[in-house]
Amino acid sequence: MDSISIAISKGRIGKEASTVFKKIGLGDSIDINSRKLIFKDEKNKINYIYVKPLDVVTYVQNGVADLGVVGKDIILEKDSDVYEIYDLGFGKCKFAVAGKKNKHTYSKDKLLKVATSYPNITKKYFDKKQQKIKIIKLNGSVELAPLVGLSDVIVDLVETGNTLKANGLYIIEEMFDISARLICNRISYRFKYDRIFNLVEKLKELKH
Ligand SMILES: Nc1ncnc2c1ncn2[C@@H]1O[C@H](COP(=O)(O)OP(=O)(O)OP(=O)(O)O)[C@@H](O)[C@H]1O
Ligand SMILES: O=P(O)(O)OC[C@H]1O[C@H](OP(=O)(O)OP(=O)(O)O)[C@H](O)[C@@H]1O
Repeated sequence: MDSISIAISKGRIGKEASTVFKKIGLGDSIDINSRKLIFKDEKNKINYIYVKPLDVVTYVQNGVADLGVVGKDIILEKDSDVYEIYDLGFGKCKFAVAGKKNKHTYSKDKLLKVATSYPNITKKYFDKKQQKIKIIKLNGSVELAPLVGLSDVIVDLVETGNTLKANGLYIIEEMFDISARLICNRISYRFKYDRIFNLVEKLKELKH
């Protein structure tokens, strides 16, 4: 049996991924509460590596990991050459443009200041609308930006809407839905197809 390595995003996605792998009998070695970064499952010949979301794609792209579990937001933001092979169905949220008013408050003849942690997704979205923007890249707490006058609007993930509500912000436009995905290195997909296929089958059974 080929051994495979799987990169898992730390944080929200990692927590759910660990539960899912345990449910299909392949995750006993994963302990997200430890400080370990590699979890070896000798019996099933799986090595899990536990890394930051954006780095999951890097490890898979470079073939250090055959597979990765990461949010669709990260895949879209980090234009890469990996296969997206399965929608895991957890980590559901959506991208939205939000601001202090719940209606379109911007126009094409005026530069729009947009705060976000996702500059590539934001640029692509507004380019399509032919809206000129200035991107203000932040690393978190993006909702603060319009409140203190750093930006006109934000582009960010919304799940329950609690963060927007708590800060007096409204959704202006919903952009698209996000969930966790299984990604695969292109070469691994060819050479370790059977193992990868089996894993996906097990994940599918869990969903039904
Ligand atoms: N409400 C949510 N807010 C943000 N991300 C969510 C939410 N629900 C699900 N997700 C998914 O979880 C991922 C982010 O997880 P988490 O917030 O733990 O990481 P992070 O803190 O953004 O990462 P980093 O440590 O790099 O800052 C996103 O990429 C997204 O796919
Ligand atoms: O709609 P909600 O359920 O409130 O979730 C959305 C919020 O969660 C995320 O932030 P996170 O908790 O990751 O903190 P951050 O701002 O530091 O990224 C995201 O960036 C939103 O701020």
